[in-house]
Amino acid sequence: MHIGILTGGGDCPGLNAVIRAVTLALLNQGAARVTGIRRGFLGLLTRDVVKLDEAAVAGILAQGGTMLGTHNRCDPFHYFGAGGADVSAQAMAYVRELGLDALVAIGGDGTMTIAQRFAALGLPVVGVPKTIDNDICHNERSFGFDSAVAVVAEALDRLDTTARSHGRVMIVETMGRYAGWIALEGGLAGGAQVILLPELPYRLEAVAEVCRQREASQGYTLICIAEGAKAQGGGLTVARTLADSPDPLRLGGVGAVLAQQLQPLVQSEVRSTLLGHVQRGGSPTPFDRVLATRFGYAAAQRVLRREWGCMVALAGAEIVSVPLETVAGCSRPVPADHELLAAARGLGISLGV
Ligand SMILES: Nc1ncnc2c1ncn2[C@@H]1O[C@H](COP(=O)(O)OP(=O)(O)OP(=O)(O)O)[C@@H](O)[C@H]1O
Ligand SMILES: O=P(O)(O)OC[C@H]1O[C@](O)(CO)[C@@H](O)[C@@H]1O
Ligand SMILES: [Mg+2]
Repeated sequence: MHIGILTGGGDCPGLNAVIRAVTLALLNQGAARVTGIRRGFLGLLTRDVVKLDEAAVAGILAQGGTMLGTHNRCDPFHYFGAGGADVSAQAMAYVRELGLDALVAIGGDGTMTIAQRFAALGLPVVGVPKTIDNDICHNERSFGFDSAVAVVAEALDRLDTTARSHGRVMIVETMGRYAGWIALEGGLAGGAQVILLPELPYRLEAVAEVCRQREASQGYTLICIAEGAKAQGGGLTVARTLADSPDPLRLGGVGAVLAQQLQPLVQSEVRSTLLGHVQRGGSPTPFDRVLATRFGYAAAQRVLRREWGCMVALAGAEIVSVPLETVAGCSRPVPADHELLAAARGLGISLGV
């Protein structure tokens, strides 16, 4: 067989570990050729591919990002480079020219949606879930998430020093557009006293009250807020809108907004730090390297068994397959009854409500 691999959507730590695992497992177990498609689906239109073999994937396990590059706007069924026209036939012609028998698509729900449409055109597909936000349906944990949580925890550890020394309220803003997993786990790991999530619109006065109480007791407060968090009755804090994207909103700045709103309500100084893409960069943690390797190996097994139209996923301790069509257009927010929320409340951590 001749198998294509691509990465789509935002980069995150562990993508290279998946590319390596898929390539090595396929080549060791008998697939004839593996080809990397550069910059997501764009490579099928720009005819930009690279041969993947043992030498090509050597040394990439611990590297962040994706050696294949990625793209967050290229949908061949609605191509930005052709005024939104459907150029999928052009991509399929190149697939046939390359002689690809199947595609391993590593990406989020947008990538899975496009992959499924190519599957409908006759290109067999196996998906591997990718999202730093940890919010792909039917998948308990995404690679990259553990690495991001480690960055947030370290940031909180470091900001704790200034918070204590100056008696300040220090706010850390994390990624997490519509799901608060990074803020929740990062906030717990970094010992934040207030954790604010997109799923639980916060009451400003509740947050201010925690800070005032702590001014009288510990003298400082650490707040961890997801970029997608919003005040009750308020809206998202949008940093920019990407034209031509089906997923156009880019959030950012809610931490600074909260700082401004809180300042008149408390005595101590309030400062905000936005972590941004720092959370998505750098080397994957060992956990993420192992999870990415398991996903890559599992995807290769599906290819070798010709089990098409599925995405590998983590369910409990097991790697399973779920139908691709159940992933597209679906997301996985933190459920209101999640054990970590109960644990946070039980420890006296405020969720702002
Ligand atoms: N709902 C959607 N339907 C169809 N295509 C989409 C959708 N959302 C995104 N896409 C397309 O999918 C590709 C990847 O999208 P996006 O950047 O959202 O990445 P993703 O795979 O969803 O991962 P992530 O959002 O976690 O970065 C882009 O080309 C985008 O145009
Ligand atoms: O890299 P971009 O396009 O700015 O996207 C950033 C967004 O992507 C994510 O990293 C994943 O959806 C979000 O957490 C973040 O808001
Ligand atoms: Mg997306």
